[in-house]
Amino acid sequence: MICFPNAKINLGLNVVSKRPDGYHNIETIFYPIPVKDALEIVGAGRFSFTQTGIPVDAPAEKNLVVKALNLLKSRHEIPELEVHLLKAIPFGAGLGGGSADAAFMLKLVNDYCGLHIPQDDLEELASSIGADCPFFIRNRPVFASGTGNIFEPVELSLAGYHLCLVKPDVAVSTPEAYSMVTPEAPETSLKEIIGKPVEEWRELMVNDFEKSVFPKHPVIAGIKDTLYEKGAVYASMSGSGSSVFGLFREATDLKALFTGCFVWEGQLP
Ligand SMILES: C[C@](O)(CO)[C@H](O)COP(=O)(O)OP(=O)(O)OC[C@H]1O[C@@H](n2ccc(N)nc2=O)[C@H](O)[C@@H]1O
Ligand SMILES: Nc1ncnc2c1ncn2[C@@H]1O[C@H](COP(=O)(O)OP(=O)(O)OP(=O)(O)O)[C@@H](O)[C@H]1O
Repeated sequence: MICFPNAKINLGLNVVSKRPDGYHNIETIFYPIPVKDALEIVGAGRFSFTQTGIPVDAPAEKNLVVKALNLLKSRHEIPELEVHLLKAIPFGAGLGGGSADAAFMLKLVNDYCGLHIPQDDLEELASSIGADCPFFIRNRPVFASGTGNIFEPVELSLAGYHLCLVKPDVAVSTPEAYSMVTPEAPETSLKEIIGKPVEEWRELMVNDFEKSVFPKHPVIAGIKDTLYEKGAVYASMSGSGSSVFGLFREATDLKALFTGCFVWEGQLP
């Protein structure tokens, strides 16, 4: 069985408060995008994990795909599987790629083994793997609060917009990015802002991580400026970075401007 874990972007991100457990309460819109890995499982005599594409800098047992499988194995009878991950979503990017792989693994094994674990329980399992992970169980646009694990569906479609996604050769550490932000409740809720035309988002919608990440990594700020110069209706860093996305009305061909970067351009479904 095969599936194609996709990335997400954050449309706005407010770091609202610090929690006693060290994590932060946030408010963000998670929006799925069609930048995808491929994840395959095959019934086998014994377990194996192989990985191709962008090399993941973690040993097999630390790969989030294997973590997700082991989590299910600790609760259910799971036959031995050969697992293969083809990595195409850059990591350290704010795109949630590793979390997507883990969430899709939970769903894939749930289906393959007929475990019938309901969505709420899958989300709960996913939240023990990573803050971004539960979103990918439902994988539809949501307003997220809490640590990013409390969801309200939003009526939002960016279908037809052209996305230009750029990840420079810089990785931003998520814990470090959180430690550099001064939490503050937003003046206007993101739920209200995304109800307004996309043309107005530039003036209204912020990613709180940009304030501290941009001075440290000017190259990321420069990518956002370039996307606006080239006509983006809205541009922002995603999550804690380092990727930046632009939404355009017309198809883009901007690869040549971003040498040395991962660039993905395409229309949103
Ligand atoms: C920045 C976002 O990508 C926005 O969607 C997420 O909040 C980060 O999600 P993630 O990478 O899945 O994060 P995790 O792997 O669970 O956590 C990494 C580290 O980020 C910090 N962290 C994460 C999420 C959160 N709401 N508050 C935090 O303070 C914690 O220091 C944690 O140890
Ligand atoms: N399947 C996987 N895909 C990507 N990274 C993985 C995976 N499994 C484990 N990792 C580890 O997680 C690290 C990337 O996590 P990180 O949270 O920075 O990236 P991300 O998946 O892009 O998510 P984020 O949106 O939080 O940036 C990698 O450096 C790697 O060591």
